[in-house]
Order: sequence, then structure tokens, then C-alpha cells
Amino acid sequence: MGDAHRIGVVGLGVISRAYLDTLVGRSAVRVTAVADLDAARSAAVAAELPGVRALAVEELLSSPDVDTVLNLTTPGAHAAIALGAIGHGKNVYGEKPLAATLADAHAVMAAAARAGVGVGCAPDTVLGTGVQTARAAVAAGRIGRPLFASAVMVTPGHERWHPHPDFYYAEGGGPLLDMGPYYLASLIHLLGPVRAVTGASSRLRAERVIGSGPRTGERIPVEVDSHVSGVLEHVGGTLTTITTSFDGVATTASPIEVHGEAGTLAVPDPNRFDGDVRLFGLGDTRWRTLPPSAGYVDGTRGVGLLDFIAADGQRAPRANGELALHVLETMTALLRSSAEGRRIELTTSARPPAAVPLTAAEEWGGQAAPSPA
Ligand SMILES: NC(=O)C1=CN([C@@H]2O[C@H](COP(=O)(O)OP(=O)(O)OC[C@H]3O[C@@H](n4cnc5c(N)ncnc54)[C@H](OP(=O)(O)O)[C@@H]3O)[C@@H](O)[C@H]2O)C=CC1
Ligand SMILES: O=C1CO[C@H](CO)[C@@H](O)[C@@H]1O
Repeated sequence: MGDAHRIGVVGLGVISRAYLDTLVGRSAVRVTAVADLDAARSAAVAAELPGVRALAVEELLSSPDVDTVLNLTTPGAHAAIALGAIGHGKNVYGEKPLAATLADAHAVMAAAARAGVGVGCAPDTVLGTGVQTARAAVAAGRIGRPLFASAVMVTPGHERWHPHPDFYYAEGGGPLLDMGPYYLASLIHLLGPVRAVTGASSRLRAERVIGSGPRTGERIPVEVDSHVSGVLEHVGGTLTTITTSFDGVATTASPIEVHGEAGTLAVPDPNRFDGDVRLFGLGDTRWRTLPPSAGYVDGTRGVGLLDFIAADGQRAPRANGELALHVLETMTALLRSSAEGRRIELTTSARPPAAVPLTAAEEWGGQAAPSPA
């Protein structure tokens, strides 16, 4: 590889730390600039990182020293930052969701296509061994034709994670918009795109008490749905049930379970990069653990960005904008279905997102796929 790929980071909150830990010190990439609404925050981050400049947001978006903008702002700002970066001919890789609304997400993708730049979007846990091993097993026919699947993701006290009001999604759909992308991106990788959905949501709590941080103890009204459930119909006919909720007592992420004609696969924690996969096949008397693929287990956030840079416009990155757009279409349809009380067919997905598998060499370290242990 030639010169290091230059990255400008916009949005220096909680998750930026994990990204900077992944990026700093790698030869293939170089963080050249950081920016935040809070100039003191960007100055403090830049002061810790030799060679990194603190810039105003607009300066960073137009800086000749930036090839790709890493967009770690709050969801309501995602589209504006992405459009700003694209307007200056930069690639953009951002945190989920791709945008706060489907219309904004389409605008981002259309602008990128016109400008000839790339769009990547988290979650990048789809690159972890859990999802990749399961995807390879499904593709290899280990469970036969997939029939149905399930996934649940719960977090209590959402305000503990995100005191920022932008995360309350006043229009509704909070837990789905916040956590849905993890499961949906994984499920689409495993089972293909979604053609129709049926959704339901409820708002059972009137207020919450902030559990940590500077606003601890403050009572705030709930402005989001407490939980959102739904049934997804994948193009191949597989049905998936999902639930996302802010109303659990414990933070839990259920396994993704995929039941096929010839077996059941469980991905115990698809939101971990190093999760393993269990298989119960026809004739088996116990669960077996599949050897993990040797995929992109870097163990932390940012591997999707590294893959995006490695793809270099020559192939679709695994955490790509089309996949994120389809995830947002699916979430938007679930919320509309819930509001309108009817099944919704997705009409805007002109083509399936590119769920690009790792190559055999990446998955299995260049060897033939191993049998279950
Ligand atoms: N926290 C988590 O556990 C995870 C978060 N994510 C995702 O990462 C993204 C960021 O989340 P998180 O780090 O928690 O959020 P934070 O609220 O901690 O940080 C967001 C930062 O972006 C800044 N910001 C907001 N709008 C702009 C703008 N227009 N220009 C420049 N900076 C801006 C905020 O400034 P200010 O505070 O002044 O508004 C803040 O410093 C979200 O998309 C979220 O979904 C993903 C995985 C985990
Ligand atoms: O992405 C994230 C990680 O999970 C949290 C919930 O457990 C989310 O709130 C957060 O946005």
C-alpha cells in the first residue's frame, strides 16, 4: 500500500474513543484532523494525538488533508455531515443509523453516487467471526433451507448510554433506530434482504431517571417507544421475529437463532466481534461449536472502516451504505407498519444490498472450511 489513508473524525463523544484506539498507530491509516461542535473537546483530543489538528467542522470537511470523513456525530447530524463531506469530494464512513430519516439517507446515497465517492456505515460487527461463521455455515448448507429466525436486543435506561437528547428520537422508534441496525445488518447478511415487514410498538413508561453521568437522578419524560417488535419477511421466504427494547432490567442480547430444514444455528452474541457459533444438525444429540472463521477479528469498533478503506472502491465494503440504507428502509417500514396497523412491502429497495462475504482465504485462513468440532 502507498501513502496512509487520511481520516478526519467529526463527533468526539463516547464512541470516538473506541475508534481512535483502533485507528491510531496503524500504518495504513492516519488520523489527520478532528472536529466537534465543542471546540474545547476537539482541542483536548488533538492535544493527545501527535500530528492531529483540531479544526472547525466545515474546515475539516473541506480539508485537503482528509480522504475519508469518519462521522461519529449524533444521529440527527449524520446526514448533514455526510452531505458536507461528499460535497467536498470526500468518502464518508459513519456510525449507525445512516441518517435519521429514510429521505435523508437516500439523499446521502444519491449525492455520493453523483460525486463518485464511497459511503460506509456501521455496524461493523457483521465482520466479526460470529456473523461471518454463521453466514458461511448457512451458505454451505449446514442447516439446509433457512425457515425462520429470531433476535432480541434489550437495554435498560437508554439515557445512561446516551444522555444526548438527539438519541430520544421524538418521532418514535427509539430502541429500533438505536439498536436495530446491529441485528438487521446481521440478519440481512445471513438471510438476505427484506421484502416485507409487520411491526408493533408500545410506550409503557412515562418518565425515566438518568442513571449515571452529569445528569444522574434527573427525571425526564419518555419521548420514545419503549419497545418495537416485528416480523421480517426475507426475499427467500425466511421469516424473522425481532424485538428491540429500552425496557429491560438487564442489558441482554439474545442469540440470533436460525432454524433451517436440516438444523439450527445459534450466534450467541452477534454484537461481539469474536462470538462463536453453535450448530444443532439433523441427527445430532447435542449442540456443537463451529470453529470460528479467521475473519476480521480485530476485536473492536473500526474494523468496518478499515475494510472500507481496504476495499478502495474496487469492491463493496462489508459495512456498506447500501446495506445501511436497506437497514433503515426496514426500520422505517416497521415503524410505519406499527403506526398504520398493517403489513408493509418494501418498495424502495431497487436491488438487494451487497452482503459481501469475506473471501475464503479471509474466512478460513486459506484452508478448506473446517467441520464442526
Ligand atoms: N455510545 C455508544 O455505546 C455507541 C454509539 N454509537 C453510535 O455512535 C454515534 C455517536 O454516539 P456517541 O458517541 O454515543 O454520542 P455522543 O453524544 O457521546 O457524541 C456525539 C458527539 O458528536 C457531536 N456532534 C453532534 N452534532 C455535531 C455536528 N453537527 N458537528 C460536529 N459534532 C457534532 C456532539 O457534540 P455535542 O455534545 O456538543 O452535541 C458529541 O460530541 C451515534 O450514531 C451512535 O448511534 C455506536 C455504538 C455504540
Ligand atoms: O450502539 C450502541 C451499543 O449498544 C447500546 C445499547 O446496549 C446502544 O444504546 C448504543 O447506541
